[in-house]
Amino acid sequence: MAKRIELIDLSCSYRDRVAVTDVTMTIEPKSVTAIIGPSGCGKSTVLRAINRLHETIPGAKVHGRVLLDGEDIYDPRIDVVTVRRTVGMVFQRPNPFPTMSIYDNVAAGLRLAGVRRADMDDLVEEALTAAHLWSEVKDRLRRPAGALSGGQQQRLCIARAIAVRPDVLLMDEPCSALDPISTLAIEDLIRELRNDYTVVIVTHNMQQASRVSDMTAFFTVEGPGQPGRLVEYADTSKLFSVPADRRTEDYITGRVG
Ligand SMILES: Nc1ncnc2c1ncn2[C@@H]1O[C@H](COP(=O)(O)OP(=O)(O)OP(=O)(O)O)[C@@H](O)[C@H]1O
Repeated sequence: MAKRIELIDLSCSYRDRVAVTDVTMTIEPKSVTAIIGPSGCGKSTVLRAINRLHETIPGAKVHGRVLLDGEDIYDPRIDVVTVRRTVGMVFQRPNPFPTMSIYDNVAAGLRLAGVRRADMDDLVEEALTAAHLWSEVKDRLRRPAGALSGGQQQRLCIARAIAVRPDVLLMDEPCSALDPISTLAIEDLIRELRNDYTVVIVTHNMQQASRVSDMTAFFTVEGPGQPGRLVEYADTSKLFSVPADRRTEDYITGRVG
């Protein structure tokens, strides 16, 4: 299930402007990797290059390579729909289909993936259970998803993403719209997801990075118009206690950023 991600000399641009460049890093399967850094350093852009979402923006380009277990997801022979099924994504704002039922939000992706009707109930329950939501919604599966709280909606989005059994789960600031209790619930869940997936999370919250991740990548941007760059990529405990680069230290101690 979980796959190794290799980013090799990755650069991403929007029209004429290079947003982030020279990114080379290997993300091991069954681990959680946090991407941190000041606003505009390219965190979300890098994340969106890992499931080929970046290229959906007109004029946006990717250079370099992104390998999943050695296979280049930008190889012209690769089907982009398969890439996006293999690499699931959870966004900053919970985005369930609000008028669709809780059940159908999870089932929709499974139907597209060709799952048989007879297996559907079990798979929906399995995904909602894995997302720590089943006990709260099992008696109201036919109610609209829009009636759930923000934290529940985000767990529903995680259930929807994992229902189709991706190999990689990308999360772009998944807790930034949530209250502290919902945030802790999602953090617990992220730690558990590492047992089955390769998880990459963008976060502005350094405590969150240190609570949930095994590895942390610190990106920065030198100034306006400059591309973002990867400065340091290390064990989370090491990066936050003995950073190798002065820029990492300045950022994590709050001197800049
Ligand atoms: N759709 C877009 N069109 C043009 N430029 C963009 C677009 N999205 C992002 N950028 C630019 O690319 C650079 C990197 O943006 P990105 O959103 O990846 O940074 P980030 O580190 O995730 O920032 P934040 O922490 O504020 O979300 C920024 O200079 C941003 O202005």
